[in-house]
Amino acid sequence: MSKRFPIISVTGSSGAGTSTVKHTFEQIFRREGIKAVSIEGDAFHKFNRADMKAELARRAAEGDQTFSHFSYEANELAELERVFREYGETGKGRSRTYVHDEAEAAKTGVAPGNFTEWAPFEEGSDLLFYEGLHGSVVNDTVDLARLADLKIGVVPVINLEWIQKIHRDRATRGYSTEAVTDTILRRMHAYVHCITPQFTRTDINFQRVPVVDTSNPFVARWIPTPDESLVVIRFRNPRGIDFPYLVSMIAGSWMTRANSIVIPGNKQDLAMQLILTPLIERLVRDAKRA
Ligand SMILES: Nc1ncnc2c1ncn2[C@@H]1O[C@H](COP(=O)(O)OP(=O)(O)OP(=O)(O)O)[C@@H](O)[C@H]1O
Ligand SMILES: O=C(CO)[C@H](O)[C@H](O)COP(=O)(O)O
Repeated sequence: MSKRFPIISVTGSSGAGTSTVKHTFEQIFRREGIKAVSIEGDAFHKFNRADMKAELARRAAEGDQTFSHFSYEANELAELERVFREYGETGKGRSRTYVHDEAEAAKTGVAPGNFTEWAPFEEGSDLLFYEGLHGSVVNDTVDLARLADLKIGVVPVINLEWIQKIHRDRATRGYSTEAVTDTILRRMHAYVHCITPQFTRTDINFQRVPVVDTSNPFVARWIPTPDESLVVIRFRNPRGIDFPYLVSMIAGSWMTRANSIVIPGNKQDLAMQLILTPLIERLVRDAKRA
């Protein structure tokens, strides 16, 4: 656990909604006057798009059908661990951007499918904010969970996650439904082995559950709206969480287990503010004291 320079990690599969959740964090940071440096998990992919394609082909030729962006070996997790450790100890570190599309290319001057150069973090930040696929990984070589002080999981039930991914990748990344379906299938092995184990280590999980029929996610015409969903919020350690306060402040919420609360989908932003603001405040206060 870093104290002097705390780290928050938000972990979710591709399309889970981690970028959307990042906006809520940004609002909290702005309101509380907290200076955060942000890093994206995609910055720590091992390969650019062309090299990834070649690596996939090479491994497939050798009979490995399980390799994907979700795999540990497709990412520089040792470098991510080094950045977490360095930030926790010194408040310094470095990151880069993986450029997904033309809009990002126009901003960065780097062609889609490539990385920008590594750049040092701005000095004088209060905390490090990570958003990506691997923020709570523990495996034979790295322990990222140990280095992050507040770990959040963003995990819609899987049909909804697929719908969100298909719609986002079609709308903003130019992929067809068939191409996204192939990607989902190719990533399934690593999804089970590298992504899901993290959600037993995260401190709080936000799981969006649609209340409309999503039986065939591959033909869904739109993403179920917040009004068409509930969110299950689960605390790994419920001690110190004021559930009566949350239930009274969030209209339509109720508790389903001693560590779980269910809220209407359109209250996710409010719930995050109520739950996360005091936790973030405490992290920053303890850090200033340390
Ligand atoms: N709570 C929500 N309600 C409705 N739509 C949502 C919600 N969260 C995410 N979405 C939608 O799901 C899609 C994917 O979300 P987002 O881009 O945040 O995913 P992501 O986890 O950041 O994906 P990646 O890591 O691949 O970039 C977007 O179209 C987004 O608008
Ligand atoms: O969302 C992703 C991982 O979270 C992307 O799939 C990954 O960053 C690479 O994208 P692409 O294959 O389109 O270059």
